[in-house]
Amino acid sequence: MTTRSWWGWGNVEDAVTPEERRALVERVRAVLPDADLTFHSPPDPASLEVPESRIQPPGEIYSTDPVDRLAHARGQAYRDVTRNLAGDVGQLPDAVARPRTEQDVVDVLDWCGSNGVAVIPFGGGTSVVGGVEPRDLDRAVTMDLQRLDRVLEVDPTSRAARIQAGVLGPSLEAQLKPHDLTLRHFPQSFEFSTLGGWLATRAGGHYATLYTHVDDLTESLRVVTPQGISESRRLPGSGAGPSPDRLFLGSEGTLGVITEAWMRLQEPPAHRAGASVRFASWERAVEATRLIAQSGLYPANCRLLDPAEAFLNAGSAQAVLVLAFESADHPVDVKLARALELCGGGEVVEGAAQQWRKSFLRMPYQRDAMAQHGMITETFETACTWDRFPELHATVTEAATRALREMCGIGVVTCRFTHVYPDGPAPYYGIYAPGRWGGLTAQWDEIKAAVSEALIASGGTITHHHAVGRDHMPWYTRQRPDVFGAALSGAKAALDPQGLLNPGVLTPRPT
Ligand SMILES: Cc1cc2nc3c(=O)[nH]c(=O)nc-3n(C[C@H](O)[C@H](O)[C@H](O)COP(=O)(O)OP(=O)(O)OC[C@H]3O[C@@H](n4cnc5c(N)ncnc54)[C@H](O)[C@@H]3O)c2cc1C
Repeated sequence: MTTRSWWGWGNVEDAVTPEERRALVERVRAVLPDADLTFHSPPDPASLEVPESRIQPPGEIYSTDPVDRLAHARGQAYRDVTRNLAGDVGQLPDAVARPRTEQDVVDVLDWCGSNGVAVIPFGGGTSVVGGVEPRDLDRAVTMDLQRLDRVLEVDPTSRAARIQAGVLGPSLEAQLKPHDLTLRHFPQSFEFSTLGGWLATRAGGHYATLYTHVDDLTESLRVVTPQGISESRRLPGSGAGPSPDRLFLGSEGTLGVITEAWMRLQEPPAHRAGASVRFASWERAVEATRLIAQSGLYPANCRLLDPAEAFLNAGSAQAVLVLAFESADHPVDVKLARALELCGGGEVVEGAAQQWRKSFLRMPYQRDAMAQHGMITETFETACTWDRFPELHATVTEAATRALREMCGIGVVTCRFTHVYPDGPAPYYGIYAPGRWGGLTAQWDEIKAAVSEALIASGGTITHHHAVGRDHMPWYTRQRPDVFGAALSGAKAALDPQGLLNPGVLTPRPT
């Protein structure tokens, strides 16, 4: 039996151990000897002043319990954690609804529509962009979908399954295992996020190439909207006009509640091969990664770590490329050998991949532990074409370094590629800086605004796989074409004429 942390990532039982914490603090002290690393405990949630619920919804699927509402008030970004640590309660949903059936979902939308109450669909609540926060809402119900958690049907011939949207990653995979099939979608937040959340945010899985975005694994969707149910046909492909699924994928709870999806499955991999390659120069490492991305080899892992990221998380002072291939059908050693040829000049190193994997799984817990010591440790991510990458990287690194100097005096910026495409990488940046206890959220917000400006100015996207939410809205509205924005508002008006669903996300709220 495990207990979810109310203020930070994951399970209380899996939080950093005292030894792990000591080692982290020592490592930071070695680099930042002047940082104030005083430890701060999270407040007792029972001691926090929680505003009264303003609504009285009907039936046993609703809860107005203060701790329940607190646990559904925000996501899992660094700024969510720092606000929780500071005891800053902010705005809470007035109730949490936990539908057991699709009819319950319809009933919640009906009741909220009749009473003018906003509805925020909630999967695992791992949003890092303010996607589940009832910010600036008069009254709101958060609809927690985790009771809709079954694999309902498996079609082994087409290798697909009909799955309820509220299922968490581990339960989904456990239900597919007896069929010897897997969705093979593993975002870093896999353990605590849901199928519906992945679909609504167009999540990116762990794999670097090919079928890693949940979009490509989706065969059809069933969505409850305030205007009725939309269910698309199960088809392997279709040229019949714009795709209904593409309208709802990435709609972030603003157009309807995804209740079920038919998802494309795969057999678990049986053949694997991997290696890590160290490069003396970052530019050479980027070039080798581009060649592999364009080679048609499609590695499962192709994670390039810059020297700072490699130093912190893979035990190397030089850039490291972690490569892996896998297949359910055929050996992959030949592919790995060809990829290594494309790394000409790089040196194969032992142990980096294992160390990277270990660090990767602990990162969210360590981020929160360091926040307790007043450190700013957060990430942001983007994607751009290869021709633009050198300039984007220089501009973003410069903007981040300047913002860190101004806000914290000092700090470190790291970069890795999470995904690579034939036409460009998805760079993922890490920020490590000593913050000021009491001002961590405001400091991070300034840094985030500076790097977001740099991303948009350099032709990148405001997000590659973290979604838009409320936090990215100022930059998203500049990134998407204006006429597309108008079309999206039109779709919103047609499906959700009262503007009940997740107001303030993706389309501006009517003034
Ligand atoms: C430590 C950490 C690591 C992460 N790693 C990754 C990663 O590797 N890849 C990645 O893509 N993201 C990652 N994320 C971000 C986050 O996990 C994803 O956005 C994820 O898809 C959210 O799923 P969720 O079930 O938690 O959804 P929530 O956070 O509950 O909701 C996210 C959005 O989807 C909407 N929504 C949720 N369920 C439904 C539904 N059934 N119908 C309609 N709308 C719905 C919500 O209203 C909200 O707008 C990470 C986050 C953290 C904190």
